[in-house]
Amino acid sequence: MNILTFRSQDELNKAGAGIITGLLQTNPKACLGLATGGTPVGIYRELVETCRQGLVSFSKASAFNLDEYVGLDRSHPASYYTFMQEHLFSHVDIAPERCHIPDGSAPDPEAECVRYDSLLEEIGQIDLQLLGLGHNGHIGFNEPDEELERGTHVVELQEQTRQANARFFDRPDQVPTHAITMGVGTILKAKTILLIVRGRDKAEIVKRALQGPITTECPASLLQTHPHVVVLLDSEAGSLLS
Ligand SMILES: O=P(O)(O)OC[C@H]1O[C@](O)(CO)[C@@H](O)[C@@H]1O
Repeated sequence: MNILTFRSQDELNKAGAGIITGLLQTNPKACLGLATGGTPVGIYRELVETCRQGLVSFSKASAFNLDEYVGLDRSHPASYYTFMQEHLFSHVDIAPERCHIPDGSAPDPEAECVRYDSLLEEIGQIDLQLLGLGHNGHIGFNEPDEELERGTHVVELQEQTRQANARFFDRPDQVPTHAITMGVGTILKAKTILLIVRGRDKAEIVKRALQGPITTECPASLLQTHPHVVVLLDSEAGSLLS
């Protein structure tokens, strides 16, 4: 595990975007696993700028997002579909038909999970999986549990997760109770994993995830078993690491 700590958000964003840009320059057809939430926004901003300058192209790349809320239509302002359009997809030259996000409004969410997994199976392996970290150690929306699922599945969100994400909704009770998420098996199958964490409020969980016991009660701790993980932290998120 390669852990890098940055003093400024700007340096962290440039480093994260640089890793993704470097991959696309050597492998223009790369399959990117993408994340939402507050954490990757600055990295997407850098990528949009790099693409605008003509220094990178997404035209041959494909993308698979980690997760989506169950019950939200794509057009909902807090859907992860909308998030990705606003922060990345509509600003770069990626082909819309190669941008994949679970459909949270599918009438049968379980069938949607099967559909998403079959798409993932077709591509075989994600080249680079971008991840944020939940306060409870979740990656994607894989919440702590006695057992974790390998493939895409419907998950009930923990109260802590719903509260943390309430900032993206008008009212806390509007945060959906369930989500569709890629499973940890798919995440861990990625060639390279790029974990980004910011802020003092994540310092304890960063310590548990990166230096604590490997346990399904902290899903991110499973990343310790992966051979190619790069972790980019701001100094506050990394403040408790030994
Ligand atoms: O970046 P945030 O908003 O702190 O969220 C942490 C992680 O949890 C999620 O909300 C769930 O996937 C991700 O979008 C994010 O990477």
